[in-house]
Amino acid sequence: MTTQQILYPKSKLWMAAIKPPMYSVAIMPIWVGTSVAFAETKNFNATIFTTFIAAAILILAWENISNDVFDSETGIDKNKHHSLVNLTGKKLVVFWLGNLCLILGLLGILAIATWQKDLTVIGVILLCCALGYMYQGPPFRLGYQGLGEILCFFAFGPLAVGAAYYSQTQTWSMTSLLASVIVGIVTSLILFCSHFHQVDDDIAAGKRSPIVRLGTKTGSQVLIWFTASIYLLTLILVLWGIFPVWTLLSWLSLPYAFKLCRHVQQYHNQPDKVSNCKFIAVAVHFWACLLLGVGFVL
Ligand SMILES: C/C(=C\COP(=O)(O)OP(=O)(O)O)CCC[C@H](C)CCC[C@H](C)CCCC(C)C
Ligand SMILES: O=C(O)C1=CC(=O)c2ccccc2C1=O
Repeated sequence: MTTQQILYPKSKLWMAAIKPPMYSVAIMPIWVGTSVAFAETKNFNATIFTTFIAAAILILAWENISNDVFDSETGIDKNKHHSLVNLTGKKLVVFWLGNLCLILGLLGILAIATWQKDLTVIGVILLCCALGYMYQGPPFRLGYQGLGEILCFFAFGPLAVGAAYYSQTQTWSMTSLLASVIVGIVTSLILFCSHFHQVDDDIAAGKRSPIVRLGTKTGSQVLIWFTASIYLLTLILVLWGIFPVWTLLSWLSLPYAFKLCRHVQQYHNQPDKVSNCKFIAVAVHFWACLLLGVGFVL
């Protein structure tokens, strides 16, 4: 047994590699886009919805699996015991497993486009995939320049929510676009939080993440402003009469938001303690998006 395996049981490393809670990130844009569509049209196509959710999960699996492959080439993951490449030692198998997920996911989206006799949804999702590739794949590796949060905002916000709305209605909506801004910001918060504990490895590999650029202290303050923005935006859109009042249900996620901001304020420069903050951010994302969608459906 290696020291790694004694310190971290293999089952825990595998769970950390697969990161099941992270997949709510793929589900929520589809949920919110579909909820706005239902609120506006009172129509709901369950086959399209479930196919889209399954495809989104597969596409996000591709993104994460190929992230471990591309990161193994820059050396940034050399201390990441739960990288799929480090766990299996089979980079090529991991690479093709990722590609298989992508192909299956895109086939799901293609099915939706075929049912709709309209290529818009597949076009938008291909654009999401291109952003996902540019985040981590050569020669772009834009995440290494600190641009990941911007790509993440557009991929999971306007593009994914817009595609989900379009898949139900074959048209676009300003309300859906505004809701997608909230989904985009709260998704980017997760990525932002994921950098706090990785500053040393990132600097060593030449990755200029936003936290490397800002420093952990300023990063923890920026986090507060962006977290607050999703609640203020929802309130303003309700007061303007654009969002139904029930979307204020998303404020019930505030206890997680406070927990996140307090935790990061306190431990921003202690990698061991701050490392779980991205999962608190996942909880903020899950509850805020779930309840935002519920607010549209009610
Ligand atoms: C893989 C992602 C983050 C991991 O980053 P990092 O390298 O810091 O992680 P480790 O420390 O674990 O190595 C997420 C990147 C998100 C990306 C900017 C955009 C992805 C777009 C998706 C492909 C879109 C899926 C949309 C779906 C809902 C249809
Ligand atoms: O492993 C991670 O850190 C992330 C994985 C992931 O799929 C994702 C998706 C959207 C925003 C952030 C993240 C991660 O941070």
